[in-house]
Amino acid sequence: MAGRLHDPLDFSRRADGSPERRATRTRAPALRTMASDGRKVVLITGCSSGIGLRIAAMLARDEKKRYHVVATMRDLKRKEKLLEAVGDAHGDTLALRVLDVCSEESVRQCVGGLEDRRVDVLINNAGIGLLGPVESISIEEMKKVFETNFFGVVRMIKEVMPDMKRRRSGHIIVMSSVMGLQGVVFNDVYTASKFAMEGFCESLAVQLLKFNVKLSMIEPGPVHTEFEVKIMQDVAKMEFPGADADTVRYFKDVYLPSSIHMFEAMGQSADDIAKCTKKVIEASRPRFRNLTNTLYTPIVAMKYADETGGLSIHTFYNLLFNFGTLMHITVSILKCLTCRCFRRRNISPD
Ligand SMILES: NC(=O)C1=CN([C@@H]2O[C@H](COP(=O)(O)OP(=O)(O)OC[C@H]3O[C@@H](n4cnc5c(N)ncnc54)[C@H](OP(=O)(O)O)[C@@H]3O)[C@@H](O)[C@H]2O)C=CC1
Ligand SMILES: CC1=C(/C=C/C(C)=C/C=C/C(C)=C/C=O)C(C)(C)CCC1
Repeated sequence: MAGRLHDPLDFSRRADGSPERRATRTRAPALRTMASDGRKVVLITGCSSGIGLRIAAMLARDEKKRYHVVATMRDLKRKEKLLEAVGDAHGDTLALRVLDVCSEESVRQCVGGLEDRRVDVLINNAGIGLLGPVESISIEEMKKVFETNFFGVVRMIKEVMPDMKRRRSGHIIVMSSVMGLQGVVFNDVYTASKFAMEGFCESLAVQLLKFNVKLSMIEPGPVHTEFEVKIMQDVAKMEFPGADADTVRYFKDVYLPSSIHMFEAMGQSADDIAKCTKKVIEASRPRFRNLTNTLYTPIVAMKYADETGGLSIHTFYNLLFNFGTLMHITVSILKCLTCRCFRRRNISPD
């Protein structure tokens, strides 16, 4: 399969900044930028799996060939799934680059290696999860989540934004989460990292408007990707040091089954999120906030309906601890309340 695909090292320059590699077999044209051929350069972080992979594949396969996708990942050995998803139909629309959002050097080298450093659309997708009682999680583990989900995005924005401001054009997209808007029990640290991102971007968006640079948040609920698998693998290994027996019981016997149910009942596919993201990129006036799952609209709305915060906290408490068995009914009610026959304004995938 891989033999039929275009050469993933076939860029105008390599990730380490050295001149492009000359291959003897048929090659796709070198990556050009919007300046030379009118296509938008879209740089995406975290393309080895999940949402980033699906966005990269969808944009690279755009029928009108409107994008040059710079799909980045921290380990290029993980490129095969992406190359398979793209196929060989659009060999000149995809380039692969190494990029670790936790390394300033890696970010600098990747962006510095692009023609004119040009990025028209930056999609900050790379992220990691963390689940469990706070007592059991070390400060080091928490810092790693912030290093990736918050500082990783800040690093990317700091590298790309000055050029966008100078050009008076560009679009920055951040893969946030419903957990960037509403806290979810036992997701304290992950939620905090996404809230931090929402606050950062909400502030920055105002300044960027002055420079004609757009900023949009995508806020998915549960999505079936490796994220879910990795989190469950981490949980299986957890020994819960420092947490009391009641807390561990609430986590394992109450939260986890409810959360699994939520994933089953409300989960979207990575392709759904890619479609929503493409819509946001292509909108003439893109929205700042974009919930991808209308089932979450009432959950987020509760927060704004009661400024004391009590409504959200008590509703979540009741759903989890008092009406656990009614969770199925609750999801059905949410599905009914947010069904398309009542609601039309959303960015659902189709
Ligand atoms: N799945 C879900 O339910 C939801 C996910 N999100 C968000 O969507 C985004 C994508 O997650 P999803 O596709 O689901 O999860 P995946 O685990 O499938 O993908 C995450 C990607 O991020 C990459 N990554 C992690 N750390 C780094 C790093 N330091 N530098 C570069 N890349 C890195 C991973 O690369 P590697 O292969 O090297 O580990 C992987 O490619 C995340 O920001 C997540 O928070 C938001 C809402 C819901
Ligand atoms: C809504 C809700 C729940 C679970 C929500 C979950 C599990 C959301 C997952 C979101 C993800 C994975 C976001 C990633 O960024 C509970 C607490 C079970 C009960 C109360 C209502």
